[in-house]
Amino acid sequence: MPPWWGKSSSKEAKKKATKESFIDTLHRKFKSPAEAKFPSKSGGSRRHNSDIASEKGSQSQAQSRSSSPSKHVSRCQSFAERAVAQPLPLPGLPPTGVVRTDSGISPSAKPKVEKGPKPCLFLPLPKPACIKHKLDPADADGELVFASISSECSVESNDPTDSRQRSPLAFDYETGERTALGSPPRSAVKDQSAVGQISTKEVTEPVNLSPSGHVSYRSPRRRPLNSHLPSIQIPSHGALFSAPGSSISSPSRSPMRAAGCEQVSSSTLWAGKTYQDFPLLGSGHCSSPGSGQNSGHNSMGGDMVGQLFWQPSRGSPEYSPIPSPRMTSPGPSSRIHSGAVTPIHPRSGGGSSELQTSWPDDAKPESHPLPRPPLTISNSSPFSHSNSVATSPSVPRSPGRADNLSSPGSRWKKGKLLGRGTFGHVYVGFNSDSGEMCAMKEVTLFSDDAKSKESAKQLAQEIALLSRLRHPNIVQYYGSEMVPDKLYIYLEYVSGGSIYKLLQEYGPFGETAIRSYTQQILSGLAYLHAKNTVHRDIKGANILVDPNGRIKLADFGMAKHITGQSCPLSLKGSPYWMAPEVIKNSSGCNLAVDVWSLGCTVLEMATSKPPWSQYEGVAAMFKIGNSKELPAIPEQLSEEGKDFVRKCLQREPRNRPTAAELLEHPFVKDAAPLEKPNIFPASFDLPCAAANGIKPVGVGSARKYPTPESGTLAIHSSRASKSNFHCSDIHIPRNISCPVSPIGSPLLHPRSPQNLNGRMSSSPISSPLNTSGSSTPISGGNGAIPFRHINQSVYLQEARTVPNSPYMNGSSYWDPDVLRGAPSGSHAFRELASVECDALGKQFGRHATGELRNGQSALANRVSQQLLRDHVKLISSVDLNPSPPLAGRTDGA
Ligand SMILES: Nc1ncnc2c1ncn2[C@@H]1O[C@H](COP(=O)(O)OP(=O)(O)OP(=O)(O)O)[C@@H](O)[C@H]1O
Repeated sequence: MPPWWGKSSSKEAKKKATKESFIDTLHRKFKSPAEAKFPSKSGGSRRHNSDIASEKGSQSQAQSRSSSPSKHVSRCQSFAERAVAQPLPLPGLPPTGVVRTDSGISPSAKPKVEKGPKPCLFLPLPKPACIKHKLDPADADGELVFASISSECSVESNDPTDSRQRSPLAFDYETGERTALGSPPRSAVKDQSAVGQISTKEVTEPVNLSPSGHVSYRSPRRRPLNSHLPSIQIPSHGALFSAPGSSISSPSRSPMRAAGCEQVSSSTLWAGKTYQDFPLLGSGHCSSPGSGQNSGHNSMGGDMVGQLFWQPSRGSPEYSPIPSPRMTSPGPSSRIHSGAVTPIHPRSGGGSSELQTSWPDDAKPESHPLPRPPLTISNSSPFSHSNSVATSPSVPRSPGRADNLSSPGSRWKKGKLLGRGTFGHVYVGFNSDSGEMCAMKEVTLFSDDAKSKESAKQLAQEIALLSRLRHPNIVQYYGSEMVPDKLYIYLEYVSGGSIYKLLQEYGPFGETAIRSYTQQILSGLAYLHAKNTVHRDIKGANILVDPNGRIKLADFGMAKHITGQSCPLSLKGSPYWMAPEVIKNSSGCNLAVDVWSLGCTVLEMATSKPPWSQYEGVAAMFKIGNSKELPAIPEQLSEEGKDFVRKCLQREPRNRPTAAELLEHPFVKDAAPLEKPNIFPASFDLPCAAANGIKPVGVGSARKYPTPESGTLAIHSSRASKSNFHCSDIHIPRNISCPVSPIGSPLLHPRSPQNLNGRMSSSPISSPLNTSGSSTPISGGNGAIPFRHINQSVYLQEARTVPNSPYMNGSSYWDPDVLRGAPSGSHAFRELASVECDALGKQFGRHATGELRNGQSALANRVSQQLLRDHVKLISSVDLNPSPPLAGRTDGA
């Protein structure tokens, strides 16, 4: 155990005693009327308390760092001033790009780990031997234990220590782009040794070797639940209670998982009321204060106060008190949760075969299975056993299934761990047939637990919401599916990591990058707000960046559709990014809370820290909520930038400009595109580029698009105003390029290389890479196949259905009844398909606007027709008996 551990713990204990009364006071103060009225919802927050304390957010900068002996572990110094050491591969290091050390554990950083069974530790993709081993039921327990390696196991550069040694990328502070580097920075070598030592220490400390030979990081969570989670105290109200690390999402439980390195740690909530021992299971709490992997752990929903003081797991390297002994520092995971926690279930050690069927109807997440071979379609709901990929031998395509290896139809394999969230773990998914990747969020659910049901509702809400979002700056939802005790949510894979992580690794961004990122965030927000949907957790950790500098809003676990002028405020969000009205509960929750958070995020990008990071969580909240002060705006920011921030940080929400209006702000209006030139031939790029009126622009080479038509197609919000906002004013980022990653649900937008040329395949998912000969998105296919999506403008059409003001309601698209009554499975899909077809048809065909060129309209017609055909096929090929209605969208507030 690190020498500083005990000190930190005792420190926390002392603080706990002194703060409890204070917390109680706050608890009462902040308890929303709704929550007080419905104590049943109080179960705790969906998000884990880990939030505050931890995260990466450990802002507690100077003090925290000074008290931390591990000050070299930069990843844990969330908001601390840090040297901008650039990680570069050392000469002689193994070619990490070839060696699949995707566990994220840098060989040099974690030498002792290497002594374990290397195949399972460092190979993200399953190897027969490893899989076979993992399939051994006898290893079940060991596997669960095995799941507790920290986030440092993540390869995805979430671990700065890892990146220091292995990352071949460099981050351009000014442009926000990542580029491959050929030589290491001068500071890299120096950093490595220290980091390596610390990492080794941290990692090896709790290590045990399981009987199976797996390196196990025995987390307290894996001990008998009742004895190791004594008197867990959770807020008396709020949504679900987030639990620390998830045994359920232990990668080792997945047959296909070869090298899951997860951290399972226990955390204890303390504040507010004391609850009985409560078995917790979750994945989000394992978030490290310094880990960019866990974006949401700092967030909170429900009773945030109880989560402002969170004790990190001892067994978790990620929860090292290094970043902030006070454990109240903000960070990407410092969110007050609303629910989503999958409580540890007595049966956590094994899946329940009855799970899906025993779910309450209103708790079934809407599932959007990925394409499957035609013969595997059965007349059943995706939630039914008969259609379960895990139970149906004809559908051997469950992610993580060992038999995927033997089935051409099952090619989505779970790879390396990308990060952990409250709901579960996020892995890279790889399709062996198509060569595609996606992000797989794995969530373990249990059917007979009230909190699990609540979690399921939350997930259903998130899925329902995500499945209806389609925007270049919003992470795309592909689909979801259930296996006996797990829900897999497939998302667009954004390999660059979060803004938070980039800040941790590379320091503050230059203004060019900030402008570009801000513009793109605004674009996503404008789209979202046009749908009367508020994200409620905008912050660096929830904003992903692809290698080209494309921004993707992510983590919609707290998003909410506003059905009225405003919705009841609930204390959700991340304290340091939280708008005053949320803290004060002074006015209805509206879209403006995201604008406030955006202002905080701009400051975060400029300084690596959110505003008020010098204060601990509660103090910061008081500062935000009760003072008249504005956070310091860094001098280095241009006057335009400062003005932008000031506009966002208007304490009176009504004084804040809308996202659409802000797109016209000089700070972002002429933001330079960051994307690299499109390497594809012009013919490849034509459909997409034409659709957007965009030609590839070199990185930082131009601030204006060179094509005359770009101006006509880049729709701005110049006419937008609160009183006269029109959805067509939604800004299309001018730096849009055809994403390489697939868009939308593959069910709806199967991708084919043919589509790259603007021609729709007779089989939307047909592809040279497709070996299954599938013909329809749902009736066949191996999964998502890349295609250059033509629907980058679809969101415009969708937006037309929304009211004239982003602060108004009435979007038929978002009719709550649609969601509430949306049956899961095929019906839901049909509905979605219908919406898509309609949108596309209107967008490109029937209501093609002058903004689209004739060729594009023709293409659009083909696309629309194809989708309509697919829609018909779908209806005829899938279960026409609607399953029980999808869970009504929970209020979430
Ligand atoms: N589409 C994606 N591409 C790449 N990485 C991702 C993607 N989605 C999530 N991640 C990674 O996984 C981590 C956890 O994901 P996410 O935050 O969505 O989970 P969650 O359960 O919603 O967590 P929380 O809501 O508590 O923040 C993120 O911090 C991020 O690093």
